[in-house]
Amino acid sequence: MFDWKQRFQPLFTDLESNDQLQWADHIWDQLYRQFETRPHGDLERWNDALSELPVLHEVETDFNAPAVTLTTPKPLTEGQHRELETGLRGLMPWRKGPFSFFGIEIDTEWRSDLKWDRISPYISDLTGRRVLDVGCGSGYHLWRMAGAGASDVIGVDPGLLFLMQFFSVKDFVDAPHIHMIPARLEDLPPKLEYFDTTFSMGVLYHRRSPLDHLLELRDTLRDGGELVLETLVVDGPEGYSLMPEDRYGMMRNVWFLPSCDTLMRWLDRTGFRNARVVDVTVTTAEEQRSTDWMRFQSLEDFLDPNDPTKTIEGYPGPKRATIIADKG
Ligand SMILES: Nc1ncnc2c1ncn2[C@@H]1O[C@H](C[S@+](CC[C@H]([NH3+])C(=O)[O-])CC(=O)[O-])[C@@H](O)[C@H]1O
Repeated sequence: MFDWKQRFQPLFTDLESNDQLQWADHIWDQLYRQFETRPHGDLERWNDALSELPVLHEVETDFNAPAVTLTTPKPLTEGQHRELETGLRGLMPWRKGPFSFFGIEIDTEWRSDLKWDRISPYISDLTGRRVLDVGCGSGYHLWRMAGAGASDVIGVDPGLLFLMQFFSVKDFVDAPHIHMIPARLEDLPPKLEYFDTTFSMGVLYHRRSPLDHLLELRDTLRDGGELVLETLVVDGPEGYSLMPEDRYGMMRNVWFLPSCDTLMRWLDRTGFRNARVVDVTVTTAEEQRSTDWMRFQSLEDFLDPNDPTKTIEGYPGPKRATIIADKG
């Protein structure tokens, strides 16, 4: 049985020691609802996969390499290797990574390291900072943020398979201040005003109300804190944004793709200052593709086969911008 109370105990211990008692109560209620009243149908299967993973000692980590890497001084036995592979395969599909588990390389659908390389040169030094990653997926970037020196790292994402993938790393390492909460940003207590840096990468276009998302992000930050926002954009003048008729690149739940200038205006109107576009990159199959660990369709199937600059629906192909801004 997935024992959520035991699983999240370290989070509550950490929140209590930081005097975040109201926050702890609110999150407890969310988790109770999530796991007691409507548990996900695959949860026990994923939990069984997690239980397959071998217990290993003297684990060493490298969170500054492209693949989040776990090693031991002694090579794994054949039996341990088999358990590891079975457990990790049971947590497929792996979308965000890559990871290297004791010699097993998980080549994920997304090379999330490429996004980190594009963004990390421009952000404030994370050393000693409290960091929130909204829409953290498998938690890949949480480990990179810890590697960059963040003292406290919290990720939120409603995806429960992502949570189990996060635990598959966390269970091997001593990381008392790195947590993932299976919730949406909107489900956290309002007005946290707690974090030094908040990341929102790949989430804004999933929000029907992008301005509310920006306001909620702002409320997570202390005064002067930094927002790192990464989202799909389109070419166009200030004021322009694309709302797809239905799907965009076969993705459901895509609402607004603004131009960069429109996004700057949105940030200004929602109380951010000193916003700057630090990167604009077209997404290619180098960054997003099917792999042995994610065998479903991927980017190449989502683009027009006769014109790969367009999505299969005829919209401009995916282009992502990163904007950094300060809470005003
Ligand atoms: N309201 C919400 N609150 C929190 N999470 C959400 C919400 N809505 C969606 N998500 C989550 O945001 C993530 C977006 S993926 C980016 C991953 C990573 N950041 C990356 O940049 O590689 C991009 C994509 O799949 O389009 C998913 O894991 C959702 O569950």
